[in-house]
Amino acid sequence: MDLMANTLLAAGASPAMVHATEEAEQFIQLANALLINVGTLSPTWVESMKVAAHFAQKAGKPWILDPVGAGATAHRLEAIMQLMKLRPTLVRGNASEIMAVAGAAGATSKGVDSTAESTEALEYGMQLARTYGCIVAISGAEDLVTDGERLVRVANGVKMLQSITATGCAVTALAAAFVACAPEDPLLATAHAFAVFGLASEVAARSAKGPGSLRVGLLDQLYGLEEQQVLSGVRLRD
Ligand SMILES: Nc1ncnc2c1ncn2[C@@H]1O[C@H](COP(=O)(O)OP(=O)(O)OP(=O)(O)O)[C@@H](O)[C@H]1O
Ligand SMILES: Cc1ncsc1CCO
Ligand SMILES: [Mg+2]
Repeated sequence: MDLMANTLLAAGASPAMVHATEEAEQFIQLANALLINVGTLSPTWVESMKVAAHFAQKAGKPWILDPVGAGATAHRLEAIMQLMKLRPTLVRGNASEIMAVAGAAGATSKGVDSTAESTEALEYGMQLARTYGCIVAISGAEDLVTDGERLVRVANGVKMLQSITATGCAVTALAAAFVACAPEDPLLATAHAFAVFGLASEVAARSAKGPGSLRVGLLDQLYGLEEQQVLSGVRLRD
């Protein structure tokens, strides 16, 4: 939650972390997007997630799902599939998570970490996007963003991001902010969020000594990225 909120603030967005069911409806009115991250599930939180997704839908606001650890346990997958029924605008996970949500037989994971490459999950991700009419984003060495027909590949990023917890959660949060700014094209908004996040990590990695300083540098770079750096540094392809 710390990294997600600070990623959003560094990028100029305005996060609020809300768990109480009682607050869901009013917060949705204030927000331009809702992000639901199932990282630390508990029965009461699952209930408030469903209520919040329902209100976002009712208010016509984009809502984004991060299916953390889908497939690690049956309970987690069940909660995630119930949320999927409430039609998220975007689902972002690592390859193992997307394969589990898509119902891939024998999908494996290492808890909340992936045991597969994003490209291995591509067909599952495209099918998932078609089934639920949503955007699906699969993070990895190459990030893949699809609506089931179109596909955008993002090459920005550094491998050491895998050694900082919640960088996947943080890039989903950034995608939620980008989708809030461009709700008419959530696919391109998401792809650009990945590119900007990855680019910031590349610049930060040049002077990082390890994951600790990379984490700090990533926030600094997200805060300070210049337009020209973004225009020349993003690596997106169809
Ligand atoms: N091998 C890699 N090379 C470059 N960038 C990578 C690589 N693997 C992941 N990334 C980047 O790291 C970030 C986190 O992606 P990852 O797939 O590790 O998410 P995750 O497993 O959901 O993370 P977490 O659960 O810690 O939030 C993304 O921005 C992704 O583009
Ligand atoms: C480590 C961890 N455990 C639950 S959520 C989370 C953050 C990365 O997904
Ligand atoms: Mg990870």
